[in-house]
Amino acid sequence: MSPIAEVRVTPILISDPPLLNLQGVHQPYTPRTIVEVITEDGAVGLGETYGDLDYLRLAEAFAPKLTGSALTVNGLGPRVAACTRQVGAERIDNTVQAEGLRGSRTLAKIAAAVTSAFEVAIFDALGRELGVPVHALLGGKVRDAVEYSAYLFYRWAEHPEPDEPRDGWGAALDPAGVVAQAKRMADDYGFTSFKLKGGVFEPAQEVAAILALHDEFPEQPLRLDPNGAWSVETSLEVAARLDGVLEYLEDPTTGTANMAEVARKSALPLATNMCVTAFDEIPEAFRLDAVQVVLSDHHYWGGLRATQDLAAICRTYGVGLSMHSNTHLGISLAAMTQVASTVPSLDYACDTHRPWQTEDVITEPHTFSGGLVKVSDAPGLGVELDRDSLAALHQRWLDSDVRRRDDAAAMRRVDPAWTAPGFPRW
Ligand SMILES: O=C([O-])[C@@H](O)[C@@H](O)[C@H](O)[C@@H](O)C(=O)[O-]
Ligand SMILES: [Mg+2]
Repeated sequence: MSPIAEVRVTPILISDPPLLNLQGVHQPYTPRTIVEVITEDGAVGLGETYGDLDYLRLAEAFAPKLTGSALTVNGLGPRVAACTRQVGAERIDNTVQAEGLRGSRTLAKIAAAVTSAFEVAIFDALGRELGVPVHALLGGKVRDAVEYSAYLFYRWAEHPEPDEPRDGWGAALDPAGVVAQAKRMADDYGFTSFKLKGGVFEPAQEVAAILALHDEFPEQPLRLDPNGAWSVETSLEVAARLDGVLEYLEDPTTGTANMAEVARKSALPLATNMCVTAFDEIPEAFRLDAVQVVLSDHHYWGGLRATQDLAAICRTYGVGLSMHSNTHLGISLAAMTQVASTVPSLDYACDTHRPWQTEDVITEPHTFSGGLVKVSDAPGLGVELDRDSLAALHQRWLDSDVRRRDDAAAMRRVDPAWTAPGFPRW
């Protein structure tokens, strides 16, 4: 194995459809960061993570420190975290509201998300040098394909400006629209479980959408995720209404104490990618039995091995494990699939936004068949960088002033009075 000769960090802007959530609506373009770790022998390892400026600046600050290092992932997290002071990231707003859809924001969480891209890129480079897939470096796969769930969104047909990206999916703003979207997801990708992003309309309308999905797909697992929008009382009403219909209810309410109260009074399992998104949030949440399913996400938790650590902790405490997704491209999907293939206790279909993306930076974007993505046995992650596409998406970043995802600002273009709602919205 040769040492690292060069590290490249490239910010890009990718087009994104007008998907609605509690905070507002997705912007026409959203940032991602692409990492390349190049070894002296010429292997190129790829990683992908959030592209908001705080993440990008930290990745840029850390990248040169890797040059000359061995291809090792041990100790990476603290080395990245040590750079946070250098980029002045202490000024960030640590509140729940600041991050909106993923619980409270901390410097450590930003560092973990940046670490994940370098860890994945190092594993990819290592796999290419050794001629083995990443899953082999993680102990080996226990399945040949990973199941994903259709990620349904209320959405507009188009962004407000005529020259902004369009995707032909059409609007989904009521139960019939959600069912039509689900049918197309099932037809095009073969998904057999469905998650609806909620927190957009009054709970009664979102309950109606889930019941309409249940009528259409009576045997299929369903999930609803309002990103913590509801009070404890509202959460309990929805949970009672959807008991026996949902496989789990995701983040109905905000905060571990509120989740614990809902969990205590309801039979429905609660899942989260908001109140447990870092290791130091686990003890209290598990002690209170606030969540029955944790959504792993290698970006949140600091990488692929951290995801395996999380799986071991969940297994120990009898807590289920699923997988969260945010807007992402094929490098992240490859990494998600590799790690998911190694975790025996990953019992739920994983979330993915990937069907919503019309662009990618890999030469052969993944295909879903029967809702499954095949686990690659090719060296590393098994994907190749599309350099023309990377260059074009980077040029878009250079030409634009979008430097972070801001769903509330995107909503204000249509509704100037909009502010991200306080808790609880309902
Ligand atoms: O893309 C979105 O609008 C989602 O709401 C995303 O940002 C969340 O992080 C996520 O998918 C979730 O499960 O909460
Ligand atoms: Mg969620």
